[in-house]
Amino acid sequence: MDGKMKTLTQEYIKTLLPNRPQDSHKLSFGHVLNIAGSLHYRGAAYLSSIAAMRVGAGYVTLASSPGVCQSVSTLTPNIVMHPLLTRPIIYAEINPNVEESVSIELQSIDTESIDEKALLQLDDKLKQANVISVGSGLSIAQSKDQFTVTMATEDVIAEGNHGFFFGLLAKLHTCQQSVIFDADALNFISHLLHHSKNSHQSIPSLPIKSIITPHPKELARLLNIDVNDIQNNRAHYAKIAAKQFGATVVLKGKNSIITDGEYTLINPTGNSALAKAGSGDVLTGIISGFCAQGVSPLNAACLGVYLHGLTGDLAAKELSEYSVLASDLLDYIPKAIKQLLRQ
Ligand SMILES: NC(=O)C1=CN([C@@H]2O[C@H](COP(=O)(O)OP(=O)(O)OC[C@H]3O[C@@H](n4cnc5c(N)ncnc54)[C@H](O)[C@@H]3O)[C@@H](O)[C@H]2O)[C@@H](O)CC1
Ligand SMILES: Nc1ncnc2c1ncn2[C@@H]1O[C@H](COP(=O)(O)OP(=O)(O)O)[C@@H](O)[C@H]1O
Repeated sequence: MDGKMKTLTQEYIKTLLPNRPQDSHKLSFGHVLNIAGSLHYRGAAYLSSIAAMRVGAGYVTLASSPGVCQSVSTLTPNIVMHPLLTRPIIYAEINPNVEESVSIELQSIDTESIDEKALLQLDDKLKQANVISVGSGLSIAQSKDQFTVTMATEDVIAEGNHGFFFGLLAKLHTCQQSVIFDADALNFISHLLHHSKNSHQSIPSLPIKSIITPHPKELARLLNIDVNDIQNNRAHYAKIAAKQFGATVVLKGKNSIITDGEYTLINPTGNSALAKAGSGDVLTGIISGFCAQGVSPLNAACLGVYLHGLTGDLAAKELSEYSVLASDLLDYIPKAIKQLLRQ
């Protein structure tokens, strides 16, 4: 590949598919540690974990709150669960009908926010995994709509998974494996860079083999510019982000852009069937599954984006662009891989 922007072709993509030696076992095909899911976004943890296995990863561990792990394990027996410590929130409720001296009742509610102590639970897993994906559905703050009354503890609720994520970023900083940052991991980084009280402090740089997978709004948040500017000059801003974050960038949307700052590719596959909640979580799983099998970050991003789009094309042919669900994509991944292999 030279330095100009090229359109991905099926012939080229086929050459990126990792081998499947017969003299192998599950760990020959890699171990994904997927840090994903939250109270509101359990599906994202499921979709990203299963997609990684569907493209050939040998082992996927899902690290999340016990509630998310429980939900995902009822949906599939294929994922290994690593429930993380959460912190219940104590909040005070004022009963306006009762005199103030007796009106405060302490209650606890489980928002499934991950405790910073859970970072210790990840040490071994971070060593065992050969790729880490973080952020799909990992809500950075728990929304307040679940709480009838919140008062002194508002800060705690707004803080959500921030403390955990900040500690995780510091741990990942020296990580040699591929690390994929998706969705709320990106929103968290944007928050730290542009909105946090401590935004003057530098955040740890991303690991050396990072992939970031923003949709246009997420990239707009990361670069702190308007989303229309991004859409009017997608390749330019994707390259700026690649250089700024030292990462391979997948700028999602129709004709996704993939760039490491030097090489820039544009994807021809996919259709409006993919414009459905959860399809980005499937993409994250696909890319992490290929990284697990030893594919380099740039090649895994190209292969993943092309295959994800092809999966959407095959699914739409049978189900229509209207009716494809993100979970349907999981069933069409094998058909897309077979098409690549036939070619
Ligand atoms: N089943 C699940 O559990 C799901 C969980 N999800 C999780 O939900 C969390 C929030 O993600 P969201 O992306 O919904 O919320 P965001 O607030 O990050 O993004 C939504 C905003 O981005 C804009 N946007 C998105 N794609 C765009 C495009 N191609 N061009 C221009 N603007 C665009 C939208 O207009 C909207 O304003 C993430 O953690 C994500 O992983 C979602 O993936 C949906 C499914
Ligand atoms: N109209 C479209 N044509 C092609 N691909 C699309 C289209 N709409 C969405 N996609 C793809 O679907 C995925 C959507 O991801 P994302 O925006 O993160 O959604 P979610 O967070 O709901 O999963 C991306 O890979 C994007 O490129």
